[in-house]
Amino acid sequence: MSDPSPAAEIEAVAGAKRPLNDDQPQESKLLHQVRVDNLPMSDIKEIKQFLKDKGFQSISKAPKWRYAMCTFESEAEAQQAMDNLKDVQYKGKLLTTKSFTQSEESYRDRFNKKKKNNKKNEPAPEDDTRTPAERLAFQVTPLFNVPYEDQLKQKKKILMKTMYELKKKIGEMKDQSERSKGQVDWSTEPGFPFGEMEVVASPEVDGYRTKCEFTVGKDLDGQITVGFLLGLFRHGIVNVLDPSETKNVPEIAKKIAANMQEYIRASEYPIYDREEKKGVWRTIMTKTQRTGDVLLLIQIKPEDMTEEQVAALKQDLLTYWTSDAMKNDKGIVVTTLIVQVWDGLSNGITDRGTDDILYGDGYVYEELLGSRFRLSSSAFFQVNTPACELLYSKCADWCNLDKTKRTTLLDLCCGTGTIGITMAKDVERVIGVDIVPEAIVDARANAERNNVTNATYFANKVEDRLDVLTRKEDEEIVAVLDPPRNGVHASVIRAIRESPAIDKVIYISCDAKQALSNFVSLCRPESNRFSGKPFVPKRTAAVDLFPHTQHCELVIEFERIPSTTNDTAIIDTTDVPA
Ligand SMILES: C[S@@+](CC[C@H](N)C(=O)[O-])C[C@H]1O[C@@H](n2cnc3c(N)ncnc32)[C@H](O)[C@@H]1O
Repeated sequence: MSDPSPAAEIEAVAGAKRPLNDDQPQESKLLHQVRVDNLPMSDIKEIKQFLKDKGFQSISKAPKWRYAMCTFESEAEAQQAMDNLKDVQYKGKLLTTKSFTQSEESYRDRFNKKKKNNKKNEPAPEDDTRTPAERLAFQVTPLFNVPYEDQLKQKKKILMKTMYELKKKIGEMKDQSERSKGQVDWSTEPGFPFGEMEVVASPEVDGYRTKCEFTVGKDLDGQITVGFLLGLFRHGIVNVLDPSETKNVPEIAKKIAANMQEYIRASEYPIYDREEKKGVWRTIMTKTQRTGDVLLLIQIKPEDMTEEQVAALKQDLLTYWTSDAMKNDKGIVVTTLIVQVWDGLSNGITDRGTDDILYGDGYVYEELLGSRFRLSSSAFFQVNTPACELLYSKCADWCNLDKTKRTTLLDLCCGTGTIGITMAKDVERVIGVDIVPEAIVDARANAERNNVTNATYFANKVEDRLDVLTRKEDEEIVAVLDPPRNGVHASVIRAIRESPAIDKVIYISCDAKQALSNFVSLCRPESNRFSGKPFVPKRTAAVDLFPHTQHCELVIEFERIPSTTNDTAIIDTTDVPA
């Protein structure tokens, strides 16, 4: 049933299966938590002492909470403390307890999310009078009730603030050593070298997300539901709400979730219980492209099932999703169906699971600016196709490619190669680098599919590859850097600065705040740690790929300050393998 070829291709590049991302979580330490309910809101100090005396540890209790959360090193300690509280009352109320086990990493994720929510002035759970659907909307699409024009204004304001911050930070580090004199004058002069920020709206405002991940759980009435988790698991919330009212989810993905829900409700196998860590149905992922291609990945944990049962279940899923009734009556044409087996603790689709391609070739295809791309289930690909075209057009425009010159385009953090391939015809050569071997396999296949013969790809860290990218004598090198949300390690920026051949960097960021330290490292004056002439931000634009959310893509054109010496003479690319 499965097609082994994608995995074999990846092994040819990588040698062996490896994590998708450098920052991909490994199995982390388990935290054992107990929630104690029926406590008063006040008397925090007394309550903590009372619980401590009963054997509770690491106690969190906020004034608004009618509960306390306690964390233990071991399950046995948690159980002992719960036993100590059996039939115990506090100020006339019988206390109840509930235990949870979760990985330290998912605890941290949830904690960070909570901090973000607090910034959005979300009401405390106790004071929350919103309907469940409204709560979900605020969680997934926090700007859903803000007119779109105002959303864009808000985003621009936030991004401009980051640019001011960059100017301020660089201004504060004005180093007057001989070497760096005059390198950052722009930061203390009035005005901005990058001028007014252009804001590009998304052509589609609703239903634009091509990739969606839905959890299998129970709604507030206890009905099996495929949708989004309605709050923080850390607060004991495990309820899931269907995505029917979620603005950025496309109709086709909503229909798939509804049909999967119907299937699971009729299934003999239980859904996965996040507290008990038991059950079969976990998560589904959809990739629904503009080409009409539909990938459905269904994640299960078949720990108590026999091999025969798993095989029969896969066969049944195949029949269900590829039936004529599904195509003709329900209008859902799945082009790739994958079942992922995942026994681990972390929730969500993971590249550490085992995938079985039940139908199709394991990919979906998408068209961007006249090129066609093949995407595997784990590959990164922008989720808003028409807005992505505007983003890449802007990027190409700002690269100022001169067809009369020999230009090399460095597509740094190239993923499946989209940026370089859409610009390949305008340059002499494209060099793409990405840390994920799967992405490089896709990038090579995409280049071939689009008859691009001047692109070379490397499955490496950018910082390990740049040292061999020096330029030929009459060559111009432009770098496009499109890193993950939190930017790149400082060593990548150092490598760019130390490559005198790179005069221009187009930096694309989906989280400007997190990427700010990268911007600062590109622009700061020369020093022992950051050698190589700094860059100056020349132009900025915001392209809204994520309507109804607070995210937005920021594009900055950084230009190298002019060279005073002939420092561009380290010239040789012959050592770059083809
Ligand atoms: C936001 S995605 C961009 C992908 C691609 N440019 C696109 O638009 O489809 C970021 C990419 O950076 C890659 N990445 C992260 N850290 C890296 C590093 N140190 N060196 C090379 N690639 C890295 C990730 O694997 C991911 O494919």
